[in-house]
Amino acid sequence: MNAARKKHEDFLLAVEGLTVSFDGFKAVDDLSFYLDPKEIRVIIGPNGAGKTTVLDLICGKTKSTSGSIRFQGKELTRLKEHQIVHQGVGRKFQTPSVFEDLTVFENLELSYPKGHSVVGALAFKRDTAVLAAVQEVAETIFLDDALDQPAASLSHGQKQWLEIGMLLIQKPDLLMLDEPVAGMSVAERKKTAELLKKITKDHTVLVIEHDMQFVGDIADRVTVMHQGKVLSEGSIEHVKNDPKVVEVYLGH
Ligand SMILES: Nc1ncnc2c1ncn2[C@@H]1O[C@H](COP(=O)(O)OP(=O)(O)OP(=O)(O)O)[C@@H](O)[C@H]1O
Repeated sequence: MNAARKKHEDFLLAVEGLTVSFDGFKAVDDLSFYLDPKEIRVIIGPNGAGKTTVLDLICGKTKSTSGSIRFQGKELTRLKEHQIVHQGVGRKFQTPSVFEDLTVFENLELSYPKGHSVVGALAFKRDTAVLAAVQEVAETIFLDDALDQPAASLSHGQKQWLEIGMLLIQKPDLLMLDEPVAGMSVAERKKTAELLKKITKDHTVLVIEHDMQFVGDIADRVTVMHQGKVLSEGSIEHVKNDPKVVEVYLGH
């Protein structure tokens, strides 16, 4: 990819010169990277590199000190968190936050975006649309046989999938996931890779991950962060063989 040759509108997300200072410490320091529509990008880097802070900045949880985040051509840095969600950015945090007492169906139904006029025939149409959306998402996240089970009865991995489903049902254009396979079994990791590959038909995915096997399985491109900056970027093979990356990882 040559960022210079493309216009901002060609990217789903263009992050440029992004910086945030916490009491003078730059957790993210003049960071630039670009996401193409429908790609899976993985951000890796040693502890404290600034990975989570980047996701916090994109979703509006943390406000930048300077720089820009353009999403589908629109500047996000001045928007509030809910406005950024409305633009089509979904974020999943590390710990699952599903409603344990509700069933899988109810968790998904609750997450379906609320319409404005829900009366009479419209309400009926909406019900059909919700049912179809819940069924479609449940199949994608391997939980179509578990729709009536309370979320509390699911395995840790299934809860993570359910939470991804609760984002998918809102149809975000960009889905951001922070260590989605942490605590998962090998089999669950494989299925999660399958799940992410399935959803990039309709979504762009930005993932933070430490498990290099998993990174190799899913990433179209990898961005390596170190001390708030981009250290290296490219295919998994490219970054693995980049002497700068090797030095940072061996040094830690
Ligand atoms: N709100 C904050 N106030 C002060 N310092 C912060 C804040 N958020 C993050 N930091 C600091 O910024 C640096 C980057 O943190 P961040 O969590 O983004 O790193 P990371 O790459 O996600 O690390 P890890 O892999 O350990 O999760 C760390 O030194 C952290 O202590």
